[in-house]
Amino acid sequence: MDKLKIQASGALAGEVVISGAKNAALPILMAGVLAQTDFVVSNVPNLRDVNTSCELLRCLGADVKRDDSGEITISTIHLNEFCAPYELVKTMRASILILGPLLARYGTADVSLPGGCAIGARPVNLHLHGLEQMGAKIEVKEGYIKARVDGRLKGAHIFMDMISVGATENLLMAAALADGETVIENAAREPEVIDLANCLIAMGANIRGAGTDTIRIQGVEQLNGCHYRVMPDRIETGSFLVAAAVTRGKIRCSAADPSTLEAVLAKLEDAGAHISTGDDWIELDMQGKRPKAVNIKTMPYPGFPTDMQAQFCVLNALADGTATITETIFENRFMHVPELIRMGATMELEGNTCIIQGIEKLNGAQVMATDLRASASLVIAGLVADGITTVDRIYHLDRGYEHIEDKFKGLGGEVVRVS
Ligand SMILES: CC(=O)N[C@H]1[C@@H](OP(=O)(O)OP(=O)(O)OC[C@H]2O[C@@H](n3ccc(=O)[nH]c3=O)[C@H](O)[C@@H]2O)O[C@H](CO)[C@@H](O)[C@@H]1O
Ligand SMILES: C=C(OP(=O)(O)O)C(=O)O
Repeated sequence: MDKLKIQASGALAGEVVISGAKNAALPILMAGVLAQTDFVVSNVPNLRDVNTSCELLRCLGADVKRDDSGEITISTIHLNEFCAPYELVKTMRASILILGPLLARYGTADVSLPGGCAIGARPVNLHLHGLEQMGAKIEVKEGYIKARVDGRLKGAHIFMDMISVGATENLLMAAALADGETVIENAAREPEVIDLANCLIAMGANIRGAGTDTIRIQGVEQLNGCHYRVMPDRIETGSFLVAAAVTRGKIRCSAADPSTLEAVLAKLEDAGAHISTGDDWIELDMQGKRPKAVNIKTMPYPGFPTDMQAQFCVLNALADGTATITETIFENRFMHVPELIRMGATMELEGNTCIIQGIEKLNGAQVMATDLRASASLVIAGLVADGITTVDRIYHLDRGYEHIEDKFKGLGGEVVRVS
């Protein structure tokens, strides 16, 4: 099993090109099921989750072609299977996003129930309830969600009990082909929801309000393929910016979108970083200084993203001062904390809050990646730890970071993959 070996690397410097967003690419690939003609998606990152999505589409009978430039072409002409099997769903929870598109276009979908995962139970009740409101008959049997509808789904007025990115996306895709108007209230406002909506609009959907908490979808009878470019990955961007901040460096993230990172950039500025931005780039300069501690509370967008929480734990572990980090989205998203403590960090958990007393240096250690962003935080910690840090189980990282070791190397980070 591959591992990453990381050595203290000094201040990161240089430019890193940001990849397309995993969390936008996955729903957009699933939306391919809705298109009657060829659908071309570009700026798709080369990630394990993208491979899994392509495999899932192929196992439904879709033709999926992928080239080296990050372009994927999907044709549904031969799509004739409607089951997302456990073997694929268990490796990628986002597989649940095939449910809405399959049901809306073909009236039938069997999708393995995703299990809980390391960061929380992550139920899918909101996805199912919304589809039922649109007329679907759903039963959960033998570990599978079996959803059926006679004819088209019907537009519905859906109020979401909780803000859910995935449920908003699933319902948005289903509603795009439904009969009549669907209103999704208390919808997620994440940039990835907007990217999916823009893609659906380019396919011929009639959607208003994406990016606000009320989305209105007037269903259409048919959607066609289009050429769509996936937005930049805001979490990858944020992860490199934090790495630069803790190493007291200066980097530029290009092919990025600063407008999607306001909460993160504000916290980095509070930590003492000088930030400058252009349309598609962000520069961070610590001017050689140690970051200052910053308090964080994770919230749905436009609040501070849970997917950046682990990275800010490392920033605070090395900062001047004491900070608290409160996680409000997932009930078990602090598994990096015991690993960081093994590297010498002074941090303590009280319920959903982590209290962190910053110190000057961490010590390299053998640590274990437990989930995607926890893994990223351990790599960042390794860059400022004395000695060697070995991060095990990096298949988590490969789910969400493209060529991570090469990108760090390009910034002067000593990160090496060993088999
Ligand atoms: C592929 C993808 O885009 N993943 C992102 C997506 O995950 P995902 O879409 O799974 O996250 P949700 O926004 O749905 O989850 C938010 C909260 O709602 C709960 N919930 C969700 C659905 C449901 O039916 N019932 C329910 O109770 C979840 O357990 C969680 O506590 O948004 C999360 C929150 O920003 C991010 O951390 C993930 O990186
Ligand atoms: C939690 C994440 O992803 P997923 O929803 O795919 O598990 C993430 O991207 O940090």
